[in-house]
Formats: sequence, C-alpha cells, structure tokens
Amino acid sequence: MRSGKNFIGGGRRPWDKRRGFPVSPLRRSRSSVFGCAVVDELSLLKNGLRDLELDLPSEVCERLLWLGKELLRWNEKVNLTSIRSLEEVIVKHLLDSLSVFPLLQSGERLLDVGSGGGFPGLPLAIVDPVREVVTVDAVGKKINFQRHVVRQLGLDLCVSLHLRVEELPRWSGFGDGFDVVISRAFASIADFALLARPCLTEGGRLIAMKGPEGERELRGQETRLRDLGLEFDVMHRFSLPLGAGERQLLLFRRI
Ligand SMILES: C[S@@+](CC[C@H](N)C(=O)[O-])C[C@H]1O[C@@H](n2cnc3c(N)ncnc32)[C@H](O)[C@@H]1O
Repeated sequence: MRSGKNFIGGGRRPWDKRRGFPVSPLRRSRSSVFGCAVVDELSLLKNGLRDLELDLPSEVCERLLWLGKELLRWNEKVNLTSIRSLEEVIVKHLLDSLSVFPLLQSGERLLDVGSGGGFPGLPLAIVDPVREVVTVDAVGKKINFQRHVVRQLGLDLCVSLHLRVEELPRWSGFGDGFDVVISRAFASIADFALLARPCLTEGGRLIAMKGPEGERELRGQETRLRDLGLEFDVMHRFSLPLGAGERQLLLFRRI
C-alpha cells in the first residue's frame, strides 16, 4: 500500500474477528476484459492497484473482489448498477473508487454523498477499516445492499444511512461533521458544494470525483464557491486502466 500511511498492517486485523465472511479460495478464472480475453480477475485488480501505487494484502483484494461479485449477484434482482461484468466492476467501481485513497490522510472522518451501490465509500472502508466512513443515499434498496456488505465484511466503523444529505446534520451521529466529503456521479460541482458544505468540519475538504467534464464545470464557479466558504485547491487527472476513460479529482477546502 502506498507509503503504508493509512493502513494498519500487521497483527490482528479488524476483520479477523468477523464471523461468517464468505471466504472462498480465490477463483483465478480467465475471463474477458471488456470483450478481450486477457487476464484473470485478481490480476486485473492487482495491476490496476499497482498503477494507483497501492500494494494491498491478498485478503484485502479478496474482499474487494467479493464486493464486486456481490454487487453483480444482487444486481440480478435489484437494480444497483448499469455495469454487468465483473471486469467492468473492477475497473469502473473498485479501481476508480480507490483512486482517491492516496489523497486521504490517516484518521480523517469520511462522508460519501449519494453513494448508490457504495462507491466510492465501501472500497475505501474495505481498504482502511479503521477509518470512520459514513455513506448516505436517498434510495433504500441501495442502502440495504451497502448494509449487507458492511455486515458481511465486519466493517464496524462504516455506517450506511438511508437519507437525503440535506437531512444529515440532524443525524444523531453527526458530531462536528466530516473531515472529507466525497461524491462520485452525484451532482454538478456547484450543487455538490451547496449540499455538502454544511457537513464539513472547519478546514475540511470536498472531493468531487469527475470525468473529463470536471474542469469545464469548475470554470466560472470560483466566486459562487467562495460565497459558500469553499476554495478550489487542486485537481488530479488520471486514466482508468484499459482505456476506460479519463478521471478528474477536484479538491476544495473549507475556508
Ligand atoms: C448516479 S448515482 C451515483 C452512485 C455512486 N456514487 C457511484 O458513483 O456509483 C447518484 C446517487 O445519488 C443519490 N442521491 C441523489 N440525490 C441525493 C440526495 N439529496 N441525498 C442523498 N442521495 C442522493 C441517488 O439516489 C443515487 O443513488
């Protein structure tokens, strides 16, 4: 894992005490990647993680793959994602979610707004289970899935809430708010900032996970963001593996 900073390695890990986690020997099945037969699922995940400079223990990779498979299993009955293959789930959900991991600092309390099937919140909680992660979504069936994952993986510090983010400051566990509020495919930068700003601690950060449209969306919004008490900090660009698209991570700081 990158610099090992955020991962409590060695000794007994939080999930060791879990009962009933469906541990099965990893199937290293060969399969197609977006149509071309190339690598097995574990290699696809590990290669992508390496590109993100994340070196995760095998059991963490196993948990991530389990999440991907479980998402697809539930998706046969409950519509959670438009993605239908495990390869695409690995690239577009797991790896994309984890692209933000190197930007987080150890111990920061994280809120994922409009988390849908749990992205990016659940992969981030799996990789760093000693971080407090709260995910919210307005749709109950999506939160039901997330709660199932949280239970099965014993993610004791991850809480999934069925509510609108506007209601979150009234939640009993809100406390002083969140050090980092993140969203992916949730709303325009301006709307995300408006809704998320009340959830930030002083000095806290917003991270908008965007496609290539991020930079364009940001243009001309600085004054509006400043009026909300937010300042643009930095943008990170990267490409998903296998030509799955450009991504932009836009960071803002509460001033
Ligand atoms: C396009 S999905 C993105 C899901 C996930 N972040 C991802 O990238 O896969 C947007 C999600 O935002 C949720 N949402 C929309 N408005 C919301 C609000 N005001 N509060 C909480 N969730 C909201 C929707 O229910 C939906 O699940």
